[in-house]
Amino acid sequence: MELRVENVSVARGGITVLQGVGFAVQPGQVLILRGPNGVGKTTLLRVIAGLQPSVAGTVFGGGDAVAYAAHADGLKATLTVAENLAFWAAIYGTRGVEAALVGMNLVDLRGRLAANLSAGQKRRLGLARLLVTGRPVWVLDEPTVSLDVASVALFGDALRGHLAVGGSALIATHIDLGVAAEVLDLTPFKARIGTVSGDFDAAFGGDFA
Ligand SMILES: Nc1ncnc2c1ncn2[C@@H]1O[C@H](COP(=O)(O)OP(=O)(O)OP(=O)(O)O)[C@@H](O)[C@H]1O
Repeated sequence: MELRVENVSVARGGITVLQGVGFAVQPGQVLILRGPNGVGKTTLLRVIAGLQPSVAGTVFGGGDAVAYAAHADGLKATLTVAENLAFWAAIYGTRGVEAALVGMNLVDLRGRLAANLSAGQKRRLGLARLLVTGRPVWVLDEPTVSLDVASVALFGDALRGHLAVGGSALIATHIDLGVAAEVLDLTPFKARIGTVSGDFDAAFGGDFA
């Protein structure tokens, strides 16, 4: 499924941060989002994943097609590694927990409570969750934070496997994932200072047009 973003503007805290963003990501393709801290990468990814509305523009192929992974790993602390994955497999109606455990090197940790995992192990579990969603479009916010070199390589393998079966990925990252990818720098889409979103405008009486 194609992910297409047309003329999208996004806001955080009532302030528009990016304006007029447009791109498409085809099956089998990775698009890396770049740009300085605070430019709006996280905000744009949240809009594409359907977690918050855009201020303007349209996202095609987002929402239900998307598996989103970000800083909060969405793990259940009181469940084991395997139970966490089984939980997500049940939510998404998929199988493949074993393949996900192998894929992110979690087999030996399968019985450990998520609460007791190290930061990198938690991140590996968060990424293993992607493998059980069965969703075609991965939207990932700094997926390799806390990962050691070997784990980054494992993630690269998982990503290549996802692409090979027609998946795609949109990834905000500052590091080289070792996977062929297009790169989009968001700096040119930075909103003018003082651009205020419609919600904020309405809330403050419309003096901010
Ligand atoms: N809850 C919030 N309320 C108000 N402003 C916010 C909020 N969250 C983020 N912002 C601001 O919105 C802007 C965009 O933030 P965002 O997290 O999307 O940037 P980013 O490009 O992902 O940054 P980084 O590379 O540091 O992760 C930043 O200026 C940030 O300070």
